[in-house]
Amino acid sequence: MRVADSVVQEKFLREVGKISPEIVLQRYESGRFASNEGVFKEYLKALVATGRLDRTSMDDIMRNAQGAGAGYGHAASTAMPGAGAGGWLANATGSHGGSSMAGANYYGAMGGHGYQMHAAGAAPGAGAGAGASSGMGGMFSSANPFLAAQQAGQAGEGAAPVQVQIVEGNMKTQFWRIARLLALAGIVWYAFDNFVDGKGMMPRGLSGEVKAFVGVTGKTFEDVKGAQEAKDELQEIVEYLKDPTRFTRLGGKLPKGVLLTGPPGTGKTLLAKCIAGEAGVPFFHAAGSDFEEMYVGVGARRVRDLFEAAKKASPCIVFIDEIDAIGSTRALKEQQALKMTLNQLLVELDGFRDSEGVIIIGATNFPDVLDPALVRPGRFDRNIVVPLPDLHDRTEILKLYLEKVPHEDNVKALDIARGTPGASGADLSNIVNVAALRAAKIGAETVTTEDLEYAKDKVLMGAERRSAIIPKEVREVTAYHEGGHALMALKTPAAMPIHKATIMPRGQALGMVHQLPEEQDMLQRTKRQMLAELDVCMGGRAAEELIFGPDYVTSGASSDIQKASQIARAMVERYGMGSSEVGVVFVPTDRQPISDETRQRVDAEVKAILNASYDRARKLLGSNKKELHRLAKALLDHESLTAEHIQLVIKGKPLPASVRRMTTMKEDDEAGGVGGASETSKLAPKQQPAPPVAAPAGKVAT
Ligand SMILES: Nc1ncnc2c1ncn2[C@@H]1O[C@H](COP(=O)(O)OP(=O)(O)OP(=O)(O)O)[C@@H](O)[C@H]1O
Ligand SMILES: [Zn+2]
Repeated sequence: MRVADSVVQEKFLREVGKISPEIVLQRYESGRFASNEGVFKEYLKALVATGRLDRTSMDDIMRNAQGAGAGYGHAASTAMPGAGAGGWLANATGSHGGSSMAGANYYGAMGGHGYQMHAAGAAPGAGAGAGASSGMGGMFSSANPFLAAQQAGQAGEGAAPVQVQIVEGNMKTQFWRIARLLALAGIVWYAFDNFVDGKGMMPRGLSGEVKAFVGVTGKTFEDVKGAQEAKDELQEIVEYLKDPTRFTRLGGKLPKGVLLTGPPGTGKTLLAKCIAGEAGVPFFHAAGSDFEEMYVGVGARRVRDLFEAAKKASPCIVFIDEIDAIGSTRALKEQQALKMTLNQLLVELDGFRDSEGVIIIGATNFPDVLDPALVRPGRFDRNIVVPLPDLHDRTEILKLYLEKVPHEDNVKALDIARGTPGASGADLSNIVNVAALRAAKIGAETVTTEDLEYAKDKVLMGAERRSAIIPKEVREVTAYHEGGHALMALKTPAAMPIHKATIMPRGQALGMVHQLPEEQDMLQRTKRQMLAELDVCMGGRAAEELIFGPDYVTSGASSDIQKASQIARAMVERYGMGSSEVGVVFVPTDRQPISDETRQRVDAEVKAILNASYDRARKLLGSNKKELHRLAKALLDHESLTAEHIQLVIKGKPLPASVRRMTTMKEDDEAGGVGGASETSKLAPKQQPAPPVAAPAGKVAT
């Protein structure tokens, strides 16, 4: 789930942290949720609680604190060894440590491209971070179901939804009093319990209505692009809801509860709404954290209320987002109140008859942590995975949102999609949003490809740090570093084609080289491709060493090195691509004991692969030193170079006079300082933009 509101997020994390600090770490380090000081504190607490504080470098913690483009960055950087092809190599400072691992499952399978970025040793400026986190957390928060629904309502899609509080009857009032008493007892008990645990106590209001969002959603499967398998599976439920008794009479058998699982922003909530919309039934929306109450009995009561209301409205859908908040094994072990809540949910689930017409849909990003009782047959026994969109689906999603804004005819959704592997539906809709805003801001009437490119980088990488002052020497090293990556990518046959290179600082990165897969997301990679990837990784450091000497290499290569190590390790441990010494084996990593001897052999093998790759990079760059100089100089002059321009540059040919920097259209508030602010002022509608810009050298640091 994505919570736009950082206060809500903070509250949620605080509660989760008491029972499952791992989840706090995962969520926080995914970088995808709103953040504030309180949230950061919860993160620190979770680090302490899990004992990870000792194993996490201060750099990482501080970087996380800034929320810099890390979410996307890291997840994808671990995609490499995981399975897929690419991702953004977010070379922020230091190592990504354990944090990367959290996202790896989801992102790992995505094929894609790579961004190689080169980052500062001690990345300055928290400003960039803030931009980044708002970009992902949901500046435009299409992910917030309430907001999304409201927007839909405004747009006239279906009846405007209402937010109701379930009102209690007389009998209930009686009961409520008892509940309060019980709750009071609960406070005392908890105060004591928490005191003993030394965890501190979080007082909370006692008002116990569950805020269920109820409404007719008016959404149909047409509103969800991709996720075809999920839609196919859910179709059956639509049939059922249209006429439950008929469905059961005809012998149809349905799951009572359906779990939608998958990374944040992939459209789980949207899908649930679509089922309701397709079947024309009411939609009850609650979040797991709504039930998560420390006071005994309150959460359980909310569950009961919710289901009572649902039964009255049947046929209908009850959607419980982030169900892990009440259903995780660990949570249950440690929190008695939660257990009651979950038990109540189980009772409700068990209590339904097939013909009753209530379908319960739970959504979670962490299916693995759910209590087995919850996923037993007859309960949430159907698991439907909603994956990140592949190239085709990303294209469709972009088209869907592009249709809603006026755009140039030559805008190609496919091209944007190719540059966004690993992006969720929510990210993509956000990209279109940001692009539209940008176009509006400069007074253009249509959205251009350039707007979208800009938005893509902004949403996925964090805001440009145009105002950051990057010292000349740093820019220079960065130019050679990125030049090294780029040259390696060009000269290594199996490497992914290069898309662009830039030394425009963005997020924590001082620069990056962006590669694209040729045709589609790669589903598998050959050893040759992996070696090529290693070599491209090594290109950054190798270039630094070659030009500035071994004593002047920088910390900016840290995450290149980390990524390379991960690839090499995966090759040896998982893909059987090491030498015959280790052989074709799968080396278990998860706490299973392996012999010291095997360990040593694996380590030696990994090292050998890395050293060989570094040597290749050094050699190749050494014999192309002239090209490297040209490339670095051009980067210093123009900041960003397209693949085409890079080709010209390394051949020593002049760039077209009209070369403009891809990512650097001036914006009023970002323009800052020195001359040349007269660049593209206004886009002529219906015409591919941009008056030529002569980008004078070294004008970045304003
Ligand atoms: N497949 C898709 N097609 C069209 N739009 C999508 C798709 N996936 C996501 N979106 C857009 O992203 C928004 C957020 O998606 P949604 O809230 O449904 O994701 P979610 O999987 O429930 O996320 P979370 O796990 O964070 O709750 C949607 O409202 C929609 O605008
Ligand atoms: Zn690098």
